[in-house]
Amino acid sequence: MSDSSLPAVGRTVDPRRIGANTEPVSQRGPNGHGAPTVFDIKDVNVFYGAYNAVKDVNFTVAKNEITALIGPSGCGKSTLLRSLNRMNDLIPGARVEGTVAYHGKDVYAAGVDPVEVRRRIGMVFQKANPFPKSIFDNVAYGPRIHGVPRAEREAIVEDSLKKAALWDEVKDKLKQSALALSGGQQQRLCIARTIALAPEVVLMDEPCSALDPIATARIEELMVDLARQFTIVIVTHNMQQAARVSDKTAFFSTEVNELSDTRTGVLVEFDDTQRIFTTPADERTENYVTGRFG
Ligand SMILES: Nc1ncnc2c1ncn2[C@@H]1O[C@H](COP(=O)(O)OP(=O)(O)OP(=O)(O)O)[C@@H](O)[C@H]1O
Repeated sequence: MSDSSLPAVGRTVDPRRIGANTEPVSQRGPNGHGAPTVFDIKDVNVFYGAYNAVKDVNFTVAKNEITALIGPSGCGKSTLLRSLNRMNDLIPGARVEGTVAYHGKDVYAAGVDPVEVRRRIGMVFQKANPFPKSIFDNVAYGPRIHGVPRAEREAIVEDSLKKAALWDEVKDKLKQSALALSGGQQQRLCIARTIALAPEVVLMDEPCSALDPIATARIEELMVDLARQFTIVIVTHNMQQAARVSDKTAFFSTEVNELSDTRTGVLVEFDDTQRIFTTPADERTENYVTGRFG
């Protein structure tokens, strides 16, 4: 997208500046109340061909908060997450209706460049997917293809690895293959690779589901730390994880269409995480979070 097509906000700076970015992190108030809105998701429907996978979703994502998307398998959490940075564009037949407003501008509007959307709104996947390259080259990859000179890339790599809490473990072996790292280290490397592009938002699709409890705890700590600087939306199967790390929770479920015998994901309830897990408004949420369903 051209610079004029999305509003300039937060750290939407040239990625080469990230290495020099030592500005203090944003204020993260108690549960982030009063934080500016980053996403305003209005009446969003996502289709795969004729199949309506997620229906009529409305919620907002506030800056420097962690928003968790939870719900039973197949309720469309990943589908909805991918709609926030146009990753669904890469799936043949996928289509989004409604509005995904990012700082007031629809990411699906004509003239918006999906590559720039994905730079500002980065994504970390369920399974760590480092490139078969060195640790350094994994993190430097994005800045390099965006034309950042090598000298500046070094500062970006160091800064990103520090922010991803991996620097101390890898600083003496940056030229070694990323594939030799443990699963948890590889996932932190993928987080470093994402933040090397200076996004404002980091989307995480079950980032701990392939990790052991110790590596999971490490990533959870990292998420809370990163939320001081980035806005995070996470899909998780792990309700305890949502309760531990997130400020807001969106609970999704499915509705059965008896005519077509298909299931469509719906957003049942969106609220402060504490409320979702203690005094939810909807019985379906209560049944899910208390383990009576799902
Ligand atoms: N590429 C695709 N093509 C067609 N249907 C898809 C595609 N991806 C997902 N779906 C369908 O869309 C629905 C929602 O899937 P999605 O993966 O978003 O759910 P989810 O809540 O993230 O599930 P899980 O927790 O199991 O990962 C499911 O019925 C799924 O089969």
